[in-house]
Amino acid sequence: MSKIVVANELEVIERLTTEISKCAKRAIVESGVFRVGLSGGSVLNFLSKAIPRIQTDLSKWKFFFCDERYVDETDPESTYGAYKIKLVPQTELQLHQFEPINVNLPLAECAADYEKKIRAEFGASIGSIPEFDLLLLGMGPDGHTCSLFPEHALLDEKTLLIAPIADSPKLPPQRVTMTLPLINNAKCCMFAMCGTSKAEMVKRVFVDMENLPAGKVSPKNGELLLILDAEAGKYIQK
Ligand SMILES: O=C1O[C@H](COP(=O)(O)O)[C@@H](O)[C@H](O)[C@H]1O
Repeated sequence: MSKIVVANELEVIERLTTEISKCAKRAIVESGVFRVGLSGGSVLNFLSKAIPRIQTDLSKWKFFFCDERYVDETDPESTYGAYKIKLVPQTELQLHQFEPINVNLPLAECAADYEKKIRAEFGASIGSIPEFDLLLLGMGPDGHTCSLFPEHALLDEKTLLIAPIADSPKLPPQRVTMTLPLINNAKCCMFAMCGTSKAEMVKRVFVDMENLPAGKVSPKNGELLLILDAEAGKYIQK
C-alpha cells in the first residue's frame, strides 16, 4: 500500500490527476481501452476537477460504477446522474462511455444484469473475474467503501461480483455494489480523501488495520494507493 499525504485538496486533485493519467496511459498502450470503476460522494468532486486536466484520448475510457444507488438517474442520489451533470459537460466524454445500472429491473436482477454487462465488457466467462484498470474509491465515516458496510454479510460474498443490497445503513437503502472478489482483482485501487472528518477512520483502517470494509481492499496482483490531504492523513507517519 502506498500512502501519499499532501497539503490540501488542490494537491490531492493534482496527485490524482497524475496517478490516473499514468494508469490510463498504461491501459491504453496495453489494450487500447481504459476501464475505470467510479464511486460517488466526495470522489465525484475530486474527479470532476481531475479528469478534465488529463492529457489523454478520453474516447478510449469506459466507466462503470463501483456502487450505485437504486434510484432513477434524475434522482439527486444517483451517482450516474451526478457524473452526468458534474463531469461530462466539462469534457469530451460521451454518455455511451458510461455503463449505468438498469433500475427498471427488480433490485436483484439489476445487480445480475450489471455483472453480466461487466463480464461482457471484459469477455469474462463465469468463473473468471474481470480486471479493472482502476477503481476510484471513497470511504465513509463508518469505514464503508463502495456499498460494503461494517459487519454486513456482503463482506463475505464469494460468488457474486456485483451484489444487491436492500438494507444499506446509509440512505438510500437499496443499492448495487461491487464485491471484494471483483474489487481485489483490479490492477489499481485508489482512495482519495480530504478533511478532518476522515482522519480518525483513516487511522483505524489504514494504520491500526482494524477489521473494517475499506481495509479489506487489497488488490491481489495490483496496487493500492491512498491520496490524502494533511487533515485526512494527520495520523499517517511521514
Ligand atoms: O454512499 C457512498 O459513500 C461512499 C463514501 O462517500 P464520501 O462522500 O464520504 O466520500 C462512496 O464512496 C460511495 O460510492 C457512495 O455510494
